[in-house]
Amino acid sequence: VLEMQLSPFPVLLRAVLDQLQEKDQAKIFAQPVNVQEVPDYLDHIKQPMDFSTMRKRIDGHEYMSLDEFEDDFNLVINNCLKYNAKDNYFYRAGVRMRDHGGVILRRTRKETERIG
Ligand SMILES: CC(=O)c1c[nH]c2ccccc12
Repeated sequence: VLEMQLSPFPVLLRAVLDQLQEKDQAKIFAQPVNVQEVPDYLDHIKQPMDFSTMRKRIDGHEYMSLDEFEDDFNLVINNCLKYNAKDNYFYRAGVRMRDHGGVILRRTRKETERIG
């Protein structure tokens, strides 16, 4: 617990984000969806989110709790499941990331005090 108190919260969140990105070998969620390549994306998705944006928010100390971090993770997933058709490669990657992410985040909460 002392180790947790000494290391800043962002260190924990980067470790969680690294674990999530290990499950995204295809880098589907690594960067914002390119709206030049996908011109109708913003018609459907009002709050785009991706792992690089989440990393910037960690560095900017914008997450006050694990819940706030998880809210952005859920945005990444739910945007993907909303925009892509059910039989689509990206949709299925979203389902798998949702399931992997749930395990990672549950384990993290188990291992740490709810911070913030
Ligand atoms: C995460 C996601 O939905 C996408 C990630 N890359 C894409 C390319 C075209 C359409 C959607 C996507």
